[in-house]
This record gives sequence, structure tokens and C-alpha cells, in this order.
Amino acid sequence: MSYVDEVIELVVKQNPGEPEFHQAVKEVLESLRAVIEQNEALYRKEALLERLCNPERQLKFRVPWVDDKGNVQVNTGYRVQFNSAIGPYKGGLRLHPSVNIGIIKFLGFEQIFKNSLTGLPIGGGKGGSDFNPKGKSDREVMAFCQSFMTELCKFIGADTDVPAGDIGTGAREIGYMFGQYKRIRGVYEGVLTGKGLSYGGSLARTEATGYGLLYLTHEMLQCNGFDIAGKTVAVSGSGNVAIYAIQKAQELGAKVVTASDSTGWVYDSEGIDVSLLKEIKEVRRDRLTEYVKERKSAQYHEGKGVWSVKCDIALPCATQNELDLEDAKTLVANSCIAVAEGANMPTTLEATEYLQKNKVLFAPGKAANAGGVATSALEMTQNSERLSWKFEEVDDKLKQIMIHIFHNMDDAAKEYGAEGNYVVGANIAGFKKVAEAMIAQGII
Ligand SMILES: NC(=O)C1=CN([C@@H]2O[C@H](COP(=O)(O)OP(=O)(O)OC[C@H]3O[C@@H](n4cnc5c(N)ncnc54)[C@H](O)[C@@H]3O)[C@@H](O)[C@H]2O)C=CC1
Ligand SMILES: O=C(O)CCC(=O)C(=O)O
Repeated sequence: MSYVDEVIELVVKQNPGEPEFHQAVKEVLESLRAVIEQNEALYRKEALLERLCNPERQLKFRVPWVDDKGNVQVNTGYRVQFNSAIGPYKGGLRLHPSVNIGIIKFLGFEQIFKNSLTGLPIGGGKGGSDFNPKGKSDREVMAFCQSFMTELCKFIGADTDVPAGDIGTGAREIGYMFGQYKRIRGVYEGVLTGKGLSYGGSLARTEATGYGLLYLTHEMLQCNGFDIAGKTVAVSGSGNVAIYAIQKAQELGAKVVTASDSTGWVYDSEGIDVSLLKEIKEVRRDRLTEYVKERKSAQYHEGKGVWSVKCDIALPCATQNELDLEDAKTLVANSCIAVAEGANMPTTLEATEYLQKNKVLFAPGKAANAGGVATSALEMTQNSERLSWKFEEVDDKLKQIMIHIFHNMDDAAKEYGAEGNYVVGANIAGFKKVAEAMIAQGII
């Protein structure tokens, strides 16, 4: 049996009931076959893949808090410190009822290669809780965040592990967590990113993941002879990534016609009104049903359906496995030319293969959405320097990083005989640096 197959089998056996983690490991290891075969003796001797797929540390803890009725609620908190070969653990915190250890491990594993691709010195980690911030009062969210950080603060620090936002964790949650960290640990340091501008946040971090997605998509299209201007784009989600992806796509001359949330989706024939979407989602924290009440050109549909809309470019920006084989077939039948993942692993393995076989340009999340964590690393740099850079300066660095990521994965795919396969390219480019650093640091 090949080394890759052996390790995939081992991961499935040692991590039962964690399908998302198995999926992420399979996707990465399968696409690394060419590099691994070249270096098999060394990697086997080092047990490199076994170590890579096993987190350095997994934390699971109780998070008790008191709701507005005076009842005690108990959630579970997680932090998976997956790999610190190239820098301190770095990755977001997801607050969503679906969170479990398998989901946090898949996200942490992806983060290792994504962070490596940015070219910046950040290792891979991820955390979160099954707490649902939706429908909670600000005081309840604060009570949860303070309790969560009371435990987590023992294990993180500006040079150790630097969490950030993800689904359900935005500026409000980061603020409450930062306050509690500072209060308990007594240090004012860049322990979290995505902070508010008044206490060490970076300009352009809010926009970074969505903008970065479009910078990379633009470069990918251009290098394949397409122009984004005039194209019709379908976006899923209506959170942080989706909103700024829609905004930048429209700035680049495309027309974005959809957005979605966990209950339904909207089609707007005149193009999504981003200001209205921001007001509803960021200010009022309301449902998408509100959008169609104020926008005559839009219709609301219950359930899934964004990928049934005819589009040239699809940008899944909501959550994992939201674009399946049937969706991929519909996109191909509708002559879609590109799919770029704003979310983490939104496309199933079967759907990815189908899109690639049918010559749809496919940019995997670990490359396409890396602008968020890259800008977080720029926030860490500013915090260390005790300086704040201008919006244009950060945005320009972000753009250069995304263009560099595209060419890095494009070159790696070519070098290993898989031209145009950006999944292979991204995984190989991300992996090589981490593997080299792990080997250099010995058996740890
Ligand atoms: N915020 C960031 O900087 C980064 C986020 N990501 C990924 O992007 C995705 C979106 O994250 P954010 O926009 O930050 O979160 P968010 O909480 O701001 O928005 C999430 C959006 O997805 C929708 N959603 C969640 N679960 C859903 C489901 N089961 N079906 C349909 N819609 C669903 C929500 O309604 C919301 O519109 C996630 O996969 C996240 O891991 C990736 C890189 C960086
Ligand atoms: O900004 C960060 O540190 C994390 C972003 C993140 O969670 C992700 O890239 O999925």
C-alpha cells in the first residue's frame, strides 16, 4: 500500500465519527502523491504524514454562563493547536451549534496549508464552540465570551496562538474576548486579530477575506483569458466573507445576483444592493427575508438554491459541503467558467472532481480565502510594531499576497505535471514549506 493510502486509512481509524476531518485529509494527501512519492523514504523515516495529520494539542473545555433568565447554560469550547512548524498557531474561532471536534480539526488542518501559502510566519490552529450567538442578547454573548476566554487564555498569547473570527465570531465577540484576556492575563498584546480599530485592529481586516477572494479570482480569470467585468456572479452566504466578496466583485464590474443565509436565498435581477445587505446583516442582525421587503427587483426562496441560478462565476462563501455533485452538474450545464471558494471546503470532493473534469477553473479555499488570515498576520505585525498602517497600504499588500498565492499554486501545479489543477498546486505549495520546517526541527 502506498504511504498516502496507509496514512489516510490510519486517520480514518484513529478519528472515528469525524467525516469532515477525513474529507480534508483525503483531499490534501491525495493531491500530494507526486511530492510524497519523490521523497517517500525520508517522509516515512520521519513519520512526517502521521505527525502532520495529528494535532500538536487539542483542548476541550466547559463553558458555563448565565442567560438573561438567570439560568445556567453549559457549552463546550475547543481549540486545536494543529501545527506550529512555521509560526505561532493562527486561525479563527467558530461559534455555531454544529461545532464539534471533527469540524474544528478539519478547519485546523486546512489552516496549516493556507497559512503557509500566505508566505507569512503563521502556523495552523482553529477553535470554537457549539454556542449559538443568533438570537442572544449582547449581555448573553458577553457572558459566553468571557467564560470561553477565562479558560482559553491559559493556552494562547501573541507569540503562542492567536485566534480570530470565523462563522458566528465577529467584531463584537472578539472585543469581549480581548477584554477578558487583558483582564485576566494583565497584558495588552495582539493575542487576537480582527480587533476593533480603537484597540489594535487593522484597517481592511474586515474586508480582507472577501476582497482577497476577488483579487485571486481576478488573477486566475485573467491568466486564463477571461475578464471579470460584465460577468454574472452567484454568491452564497451573507456574512463577513460574502458581503465583501459581493462588494469587490461589483467594484470590478461584475453583477452579483444572489446571497443566502441558513434558511433561504435571494435572487436580485438588478444585482445585490450591498449597502442594504450590510445594514440588514451587520447592523440589524436580521434575516434575508428583510432584504426583499425593501428591494423590488429581488425574490426570496426558502432552502437551498443559489447554484441553480445561471452564472459565469460561483463563489461559495457560507459553509462546508454546501456545493454538491448535483449543484456542480447544474453549474456546468449553465456554462459556469469558474468556482472560487470563499468558505472553507464548501465544495464536496465529488463536486470538485466534476468541475475540474469539465474544465471549470477551480480555486480551492485554502488559496482563495487566505486573504483573511494573511491580513490577520499583517495585524500581528502592526501590533508588534505598535503602528497602524493606512487602509490602502494594507489593501495593497493583500492584493500582492493574493496574486502571489495564485502564481505559486499555478507554478506548483505545472511543476508536478498537473497544469491548471489548482487543488494540487495549492496543496503542494503549502505543504512543501511546512514539511521542510518540520524536518529541520527534528522529531517533535
Ligand atoms: N471570516 C473570515 O475571515 C474567514 C472565513 N472563512 C470561511 O468563510 C465561511 C463564512 O464565514 P464568515 O463569513 O466569516 O461567517 P459569518 O458568520 O459572517 O457568515 C456565515 C454565513 O454563512 C451562512 N451559513 C452558515 N451556515 C449555513 C448553512 N448551513 N447553510 C447556508 N448558509 C449558512 C450564514 O447565514 C451567514 O450568512 C466559513 O466557511 C468560514 O470558515 C474563511 C477564511 C476567513
Ligand atoms: O484571521 C485568522 O486568523 C483566521 C481566519 C480563518 O479562520 C480562516 O482562514 O479560515
